[in-house]
Amino acid sequence: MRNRMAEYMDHLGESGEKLLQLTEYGLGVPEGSLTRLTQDGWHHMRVLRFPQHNKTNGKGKDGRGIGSHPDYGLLIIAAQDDVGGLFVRPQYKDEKFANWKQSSAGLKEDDDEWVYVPPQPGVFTVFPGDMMQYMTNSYLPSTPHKVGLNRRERYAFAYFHEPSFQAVARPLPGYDAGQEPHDGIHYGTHFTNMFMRNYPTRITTQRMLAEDRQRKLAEPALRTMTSESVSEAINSQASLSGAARFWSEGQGQ
Ligand SMILES: O=C(O)CCC(=O)C(=O)O
Ligand SMILES: [Fe+2]
Repeated sequence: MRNRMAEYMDHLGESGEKLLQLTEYGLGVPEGSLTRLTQDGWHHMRVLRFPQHNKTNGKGKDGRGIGSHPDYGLLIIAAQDDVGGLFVRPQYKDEKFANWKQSSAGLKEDDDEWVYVPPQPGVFTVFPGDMMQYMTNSYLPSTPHKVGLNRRERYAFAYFHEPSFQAVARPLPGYDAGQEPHDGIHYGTHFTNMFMRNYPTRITTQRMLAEDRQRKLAEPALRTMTSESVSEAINSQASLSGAARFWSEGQGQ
């Protein structure tokens, strides 16, 4: 079973890298602008079971599985069984929430714009997370989503394709509009903040508070993947024509 999960994660990791390469190409940014960050990526998976409920809805607290939230990294690749319960909501044009500044959890929970994601065999749901929103200046906004309980028990795998814990994300070339914070977002800090915010009573959170983990995260040793090292690496060997090459090779497979 362990091997199966490790294999599944490996496959998702490969898909995540391909999707990032295609995203680089689509955005017109140098090859490696995104994938440099995912070397030693903090990829992880949530294996979820939602209990059955006497009624189903995508609104309100009754029948709520997970309240509305964006996720925090680059890409979410989600698989679900045939039961259904996932809803996504496109961000409004003028809606520029910044989940790294202030929690967007629970935002517009009862809005009319939620779209049900019908389960389809063999189909994954993919959407961008907070780091992608920041790096593209909201061109690819972090997608709010939520899960409603259903009349049957539901299983889902939510895979998170993430930067390295040590990475400091910066706006991508051509998407730098002076968005805040100006000195980038340290992924490990954002991830830790999200964890502590979402699980305030967990023993891990208590331990992190007791040891002043936030201060430790600010140490240079935990910020080894800076934008300079990323852009240097890109300049030394990658180019847009490389991205085009990847694309044409991909077509032939
Ligand atoms: O159940 C799902 O389909 C998605 C779960 C989710 O949003 C999460 O774990 O963050
Ligand atoms: Fe999520």
